[in-house]
Amino acid sequence: MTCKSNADLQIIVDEVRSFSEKGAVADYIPALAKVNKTDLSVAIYEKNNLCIYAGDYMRNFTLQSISKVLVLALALQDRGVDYVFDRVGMEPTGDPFNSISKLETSIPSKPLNPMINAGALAVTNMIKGESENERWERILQFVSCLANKPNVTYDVEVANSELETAWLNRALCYFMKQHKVVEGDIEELMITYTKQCAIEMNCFELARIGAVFALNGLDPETGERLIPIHIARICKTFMVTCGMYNASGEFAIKVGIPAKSGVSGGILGVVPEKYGIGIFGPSLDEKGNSMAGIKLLEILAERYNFSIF
Ligand SMILES: NC(=O)CC[C@H](N)C(=O)O
Repeated sequence: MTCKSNADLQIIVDEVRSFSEKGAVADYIPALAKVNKTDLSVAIYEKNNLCIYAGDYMRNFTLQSISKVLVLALALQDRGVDYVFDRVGMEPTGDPFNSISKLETSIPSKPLNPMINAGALAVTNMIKGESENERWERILQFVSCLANKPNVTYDVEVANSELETAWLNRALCYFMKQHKVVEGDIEELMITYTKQCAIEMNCFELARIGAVFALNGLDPETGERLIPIHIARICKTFMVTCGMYNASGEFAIKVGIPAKSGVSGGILGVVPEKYGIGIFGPSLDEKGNSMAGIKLLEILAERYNFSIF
């Protein structure tokens, strides 16, 4: 059981909000900096739209790196497991999410995993479609299905802001093109990637996506299969080993659930067989994870025994 009411959950949110003050909002994508640092909202989705909320849970935010796990699920369906993992590894890294260093030293020369920027860019490059627009529409449609939000949109200002400043991500792409990990036009890939990172939704919709993973790929309302079971399992495993960047080990000990964070301050959490969790708290720690969001999950995990270990 989790908190029985919104009021229970709100008490915990109020308890951890002060942790936001110690962190900082991401500003390397200039448009991301336009948020209130102490915002904090959460939704816990059980099934059949049974959900409890706290904070400003209707507020939209962009998925950023959370999109990596969703696009991975689509790429694995498009290309199959062997194709994807011929080009992207399965190992966690102690390096920051945007690090370039291991690309040169890894043998074979491929990104260590799909949750760091290099790996995610390579995965976005695998999405099937005849044009940038067709690939993008397929990503949007897939995310719409998971969130049960017919018209998922993206924040154009955030996407453009990243597109105008993402020199390091471009460098990762060109390096990978040299090593045949990615193919095609790099600017087109950057457009799709920055749009996917700028997909926007609120905590409730994110929590619903978490519930799909919690149910091993089944729609929590209709029971329809949205993600093949073996792919849902691969995604959850990456969330455990790499989902919180180079803080994944500590998070596994302190919280112990599959989760994926983004520099917008979002966290997607999955309590297997039980709940999906969506959190938004834009003040980040030095590794790029939501400070108050992590604290909130630590408290919930302890109180309600979330850990899978
Ligand atoms: N950690 C993140 O959320 C990073 C996503 C961001 N769009 C980037 O590529 O830098």
